[in-house]
Amino acid sequence: MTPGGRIQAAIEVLDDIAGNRRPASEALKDWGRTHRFAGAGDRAAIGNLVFDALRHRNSLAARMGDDGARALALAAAAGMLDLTADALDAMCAVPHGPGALGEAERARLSGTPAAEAPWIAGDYPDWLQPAFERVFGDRAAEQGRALARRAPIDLRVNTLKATRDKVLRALERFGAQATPLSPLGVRIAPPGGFGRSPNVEREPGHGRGHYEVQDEGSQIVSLLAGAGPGLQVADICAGGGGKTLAMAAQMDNHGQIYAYDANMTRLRPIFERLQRAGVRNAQVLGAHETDRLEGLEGRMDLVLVDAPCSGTGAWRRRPDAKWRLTPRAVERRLAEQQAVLQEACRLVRPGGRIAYVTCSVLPEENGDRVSAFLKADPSFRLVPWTGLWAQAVGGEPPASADGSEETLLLTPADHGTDGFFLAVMEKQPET
Ligand SMILES: C[S@@+](CC[C@H](N)C(=O)[O-])C[C@H]1O[C@@H](n2cnc3c(N)ncnc32)[C@H](O)[C@@H]1O
Repeated sequence: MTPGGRIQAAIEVLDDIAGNRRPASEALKDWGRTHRFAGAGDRAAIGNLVFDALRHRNSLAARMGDDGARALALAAAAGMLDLTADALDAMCAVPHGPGALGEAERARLSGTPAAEAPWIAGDYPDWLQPAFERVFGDRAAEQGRALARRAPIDLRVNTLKATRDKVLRALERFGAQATPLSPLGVRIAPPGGFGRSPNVEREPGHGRGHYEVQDEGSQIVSLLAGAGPGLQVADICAGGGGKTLAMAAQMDNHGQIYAYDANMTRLRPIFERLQRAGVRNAQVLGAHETDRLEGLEGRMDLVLVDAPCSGTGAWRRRPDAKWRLTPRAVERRLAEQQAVLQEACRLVRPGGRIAYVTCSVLPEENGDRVSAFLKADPSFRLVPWTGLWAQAVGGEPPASADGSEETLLLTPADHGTDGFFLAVMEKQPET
């Protein structure tokens, strides 16, 4: 396909996403199915254009004075390929392309964008401005802009089977580098322009269980949660098992880790992943096995609550999700967070800990939730994250993005990770 043909395809996919309110990945898959002539390179390029248009929807629409699919795709292409209006026009005025630029489009693309409100410059929904301002103050636009960038591929080295050096060597041809914060992380930078990311899950090292795809932020909160050999650990929102696997590796197959999730479908991939990783101390509890969960009451040294949340911290990876998020959906997540924290409270032993994690940057789901929990149950106290960092990660801890010394907020702007929040709370021993 010509570059112009790719831009036209991106316009069609963006129309489908907006018109039918569907996830971008589904719309892209359908487009691929009905356009068999497009090769893997074309599909990747169209995906990049669509995702970049969605990442920067507010600022691109403001620049073009139009939030339609054509305006977004043209502005995204100009930005991503660093094109002048003339060069973009030449690219578009081809058979199967979107057609020559109009006068207004040329003028918009050539002009300097006006000063913008933080939610436009930062490309986040305007209704989230109060939350962004509360947590980030006058850095809201900067934090939003970083959440709108393309994300790298981060891998966590599975210390049960490999070392970081070994994984770095195996993935050298992809430009793999050690991550700056996690001692277990390997990073492959995102591609520029129409480029394609390598499929690291097709590599032999992945098949052998040497590494798993996991954002560096997720690795760090898993480390700080404090799982270790000999402990009794429950991961009660285990999902596909990303953090279960990370904690199991820290436990070095000593002690017991129980992985539970209310949704069996989400839990499904965990069996194969545990096996590949060489984990032998995990028990998976399905939603129908709440009796087994009850059997753990008051016995756990550590309960990880990787809570259902708005996912605002993961917008780099799912840029369409930010425009689908609604205040009602956030409200629902808040209720779920409360329910799951209460469950954790039942399982933890006196002297044990709850590690509460979200991939959200919204204070309602993070600090507010923790404050409400601590107020309702004064038998818990916060364990400051800076001390945990010294034990589990080592080196000088960075500052939390919200300035807190007690709970940690990681963000792409400040830490180069996805947005993650962690609060560790200890239940006072009985006297
Ligand atoms: C953020 S995801 C977990 C991701 C996973 N821990 C990982 O690292 O790959 C949150 C999970 O919580 C689960 N969940 C929601 N409400 C729950 C509840 N009341 N009890 C247990 N799991 C729940 C959801 O099914 C979802 O899989």
